[in-house]
Amino acid sequence: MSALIARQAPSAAERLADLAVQALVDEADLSPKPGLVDRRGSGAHSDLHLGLMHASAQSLWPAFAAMADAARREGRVSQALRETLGQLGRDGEAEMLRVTAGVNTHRGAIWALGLLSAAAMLESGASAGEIAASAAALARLDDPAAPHNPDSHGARVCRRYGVLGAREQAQHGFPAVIEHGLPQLLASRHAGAGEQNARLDALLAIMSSLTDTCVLHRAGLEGLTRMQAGARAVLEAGGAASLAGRRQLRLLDRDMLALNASPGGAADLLAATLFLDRLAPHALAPTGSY
Ligand SMILES: CC(C)(COP(=O)(O)OP(=O)(O)OC[C@H]1O[C@@H](n2cnc3c(N)ncnc32)[C@H](O[C@H]2O[C@H](COP(=O)(O)OP(=O)(O)OP(=O)(O)O)[C@@H](O)[C@H]2O)[C@@H]1O)[C@@H](O)C(=O)NCCC(=O)NCCS
Ligand SMILES: Nc1ncnc2[nH]cnc12
Repeated sequence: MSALIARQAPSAAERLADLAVQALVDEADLSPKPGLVDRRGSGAHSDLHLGLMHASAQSLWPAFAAMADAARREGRVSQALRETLGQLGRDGEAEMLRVTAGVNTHRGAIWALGLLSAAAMLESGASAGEIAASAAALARLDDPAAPHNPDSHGARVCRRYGVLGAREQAQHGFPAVIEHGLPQLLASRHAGAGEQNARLDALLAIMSSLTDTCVLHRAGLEGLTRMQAGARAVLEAGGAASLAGRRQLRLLDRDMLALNASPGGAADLLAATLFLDRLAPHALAPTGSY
């Protein structure tokens, strides 16, 4: 008799990890993204490619599941949960670096999606804004075990230019996602742009407002200004679904490559947008097919 593998319904934490990884894969695959890795190629990066982004995304499933499960066990925002998430986030980063042989593919995404996965478990069935607010409450708690790295790219450019980076984006409740990415995604879908164009528009809306420390690190204030203005120009021309918008998008892509700039922070926040968008209240039901 052939062995039977028992089929068990995935837990809520496992389903949240599925959604987080899917959001990262969807972000990586979305094309054409200015300066970023996509289906066309490596963008402004010499050490990244699409296969590596996929492998990195898959490697993070256990970390996201563990973060959501820790939230399920704790049941509320607390100092203990913050410290557990910090350790799980660092373990996730170590696994990502092992799989990519030391290349930073998703550091910012682990931070954003880790906090949001935990918050989604705490706030099951809540709105995107409520989940982001709960993630912000977690991000505002100090993690005494976190190694202070004043030399991270983000820390360096935040000091140099006096801007706010990934930490503050989370602590303020992900305004780039809640006020820009999600509303644009819904508006472009509603206008009939088609799913891929709506996602590109959401990315552009995030880019038009974000102080992306990846762009600042590689291309300074001029690069950041050109990224924001170029993204706004695409949307003002009619977005990715329009011919005029596509022309502007090609110019922006060319500009980002000429500046060696890549909006990695905006890409992470697009993944956070897609995660929250997919998180319909029924997604956590035991038999849920999102
Ligand atoms: C709080 C942390 C996020 C650490 O923050 P910090 O700013 O000190 O560190 P960075 O190493 O710079 O990482 C921040 C990453 O966040 C993304 N990002 C950038 N700007 C923003 C923004 N305004 N809002 C949100 N997110 C933003 C971005 O990630 C993407 O870029 C990565 C590539 O970056 P980099 O290595 O600089 O790459 P290159 O330019 O290619 O390098 P070179 O080739 O030139 O060498 C890529 O990974 C994307 O993901 C920033 O990089 C947080 O990480 C932390 O404290 N973690 C500890 C664990 C923890 O507490 N976890 C809690 C639960 S999850
Ligand atoms: N598609 C992408 N290209 C480059 N860096 C990224 N960080 C997150 N997603 C990325």
